[in-house]
Amino acid sequence: MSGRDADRQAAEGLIDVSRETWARLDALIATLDRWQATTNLVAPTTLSTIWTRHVADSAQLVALAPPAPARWVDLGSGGGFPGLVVAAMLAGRTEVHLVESNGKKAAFLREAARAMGVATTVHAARAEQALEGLSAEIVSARALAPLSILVALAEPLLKTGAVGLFPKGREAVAELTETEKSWRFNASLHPSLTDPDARIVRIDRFDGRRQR
Ligand SMILES: C[S@@+](CC[C@H](N)C(=O)[O-])C[C@H]1O[C@@H](n2cnc3c(N)ncnc32)[C@H](O)[C@@H]1O
Repeated sequence: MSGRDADRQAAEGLIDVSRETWARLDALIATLDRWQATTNLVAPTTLSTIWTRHVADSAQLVALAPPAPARWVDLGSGGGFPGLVVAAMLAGRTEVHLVESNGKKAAFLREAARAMGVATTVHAARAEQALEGLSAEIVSARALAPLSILVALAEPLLKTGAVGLFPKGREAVAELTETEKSWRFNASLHPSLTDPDARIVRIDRFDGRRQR
């Protein structure tokens, strides 16, 4: 068995989804493999462990989301993590919006969504511009920026009631402490299924900026 096949099998132990969802995820990875030759969608060193490192790592967010969200917005989606994995898992139930400032990556996201057979809205724009007039139950962002910047970027959605889901590495607690100096919200930290040092920061009951 190749390293990639063994990694997919390991991911099967972490993600409990339907056969149809696996087919959509296979279409995502096949498209990513094709585009990766010309567009740097994920770090090349992570290609052999793409199923655990990126797909399963993204999929675990769905369990932390309120049930049946009508709309999910992912900021800085890059190679589709977590946005397109979420779209595969919640297909037909949740409207997924992907915000990606890099035009080539946004084109990849559109093509991958087509190949997967999922309806998504791709905003080829910076998060600072794309969120005006949008509301959502969930906002996520992975490997985009420190938490304090993510909260500022996601503010238009958080302040109208969205739950924030932000995967973080070993620096999660320090980033959360720093962010709490400027913003009021309720936060919880959740262990990652794919990395013992990582945490997922879940933000709800957002109450805006602290008075100076
Ligand atoms: C390090 S990559 C992470 C991609 C993906 N979320 C992941 O976890 O693999 C960050 C992505 O965010 C995009 N990006 C950076 N700043 C952005 C902004 N202000 N608004 C939207 N996308 C942004 C970059 O083009 C890049 O694709």
